[in-house]
Amino acid sequence: MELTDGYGRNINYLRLSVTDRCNMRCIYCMPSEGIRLLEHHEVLSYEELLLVARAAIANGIEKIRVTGGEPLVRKGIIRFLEQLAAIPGLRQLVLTTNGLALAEMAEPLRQAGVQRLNISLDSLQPETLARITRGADVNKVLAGIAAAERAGFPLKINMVVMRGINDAEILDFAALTLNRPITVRFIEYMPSIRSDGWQERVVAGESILEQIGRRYPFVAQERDGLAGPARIFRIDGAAGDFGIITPVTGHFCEDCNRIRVTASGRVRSCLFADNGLDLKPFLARGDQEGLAAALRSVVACKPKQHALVEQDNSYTSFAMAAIGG
Ligand SMILES: Nc1nc2c(ncn2[C@@H]2O[C@H](COP(=O)(O)OP(=O)(O)OP(=O)(O)O)[C@@H](O)[C@H]2O)c(=O)[nH]1
Ligand SMILES: C[S@@+](CC[C@H](N)C(=O)[O-])C[C@H]1O[C@@H](n2cnc3c(N)ncnc32)[C@H](O)[C@@H]1O
Ligand code: SF4
Ligand code: SF4
Repeated sequence: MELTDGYGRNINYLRLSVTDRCNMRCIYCMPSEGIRLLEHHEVLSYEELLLVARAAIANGIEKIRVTGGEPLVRKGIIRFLEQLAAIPGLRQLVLTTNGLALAEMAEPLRQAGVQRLNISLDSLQPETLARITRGADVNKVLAGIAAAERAGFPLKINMVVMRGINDAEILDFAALTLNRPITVRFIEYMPSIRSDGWQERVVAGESILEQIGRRYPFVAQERDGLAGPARIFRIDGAAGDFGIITPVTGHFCEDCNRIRVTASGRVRSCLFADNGLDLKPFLARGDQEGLAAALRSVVACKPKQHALVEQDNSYTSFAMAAIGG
């Protein structure tokens, strides 16, 4: 079975958030006071998350990305991932993490059946990373990345580029791909937390490409059908790739292939569009058919693109940690 939306897009990718909690408080993701955290009973249990995953897979989802908050802070995550990996029909199980817990957890994650990791790292400079994350230790993240490499994971590193904060490090990040088979993606900062003058902070993906191109020749790479929104390139002779993710200046919505389910059980048709449809009533009744119909109805209502593209200000401010990015 395939899931197709009203614009003919095939929806095969589910971003599944398992928690809204996090051991970082990145400035672009949540306000300084943190976010109102879900009560324990509001968060879907692992059994409920597995029911959602099974319904999604039975209806055409082939790739699940586990996200958060920070997915690795939820107790029992490894056992849950093992169960998720065992669902027939799931072609890709991948996870996005801030890397803080990877030094201990990389190997168990690999054993559990996670196929790839995307790790967020916005600076290689200790002071800058501490400023962006409000306190994290860059060495801990780097140790996590090293453990993930040792465990044999294909790795992507996500850097949210912000003018005047970390944009001086673009070439340093691009250079990480010269000798290591990793992919570094430069992400345009999105104003998910509404703030005046956010446009000043955005460094356009095209200007990142120009900057890298002045130093290194590179060529575009192919994109596969389950891929996320990045455009991928390789510096001539490099071991790894780099990419740009352009939610603000680009128009990748026309290739959108994903839906999201939040830790509180709301399925969202678009990152920016709405509050989503509550799956809890279906889960409470064990209503598999209702669950499947709810997922299909959300896919059918997917918007063509997000509000930012039209400079429309109609979306509501939100913490990315509450949605899963
Ligand atoms: N606007 C927008 N941004 C997205 C969307 N999907 C992912 N992003 C952003 O892209 C960045 C990277 O997301 P990841 O969690 O690494 O996932 P991905 O890029 O889909 O991953 P791959 O499976 O490796 O292609 C994050 O900043 C996300 O918030 C989307 O549908 N819309
Ligand atoms: C919400 S986080 C959840 C997973 C994990 N805690 C992490 O940071 O990788 C998922 C992704 O969203 C990105 N993100 C969060 N807020 C963003 C924003 N305002 N603009 C662009 N990317 C953002 C993060 O950099 C991260 O790559
Ligand atoms: S981006 Fe990830 S690590 Fe940073 S605060 Fe948000 S959820 Fe936590
Ligand atoms: S902003 Fe919405 S429509 Fe655009 S790629 Fe993201 S989820 Fe899809």
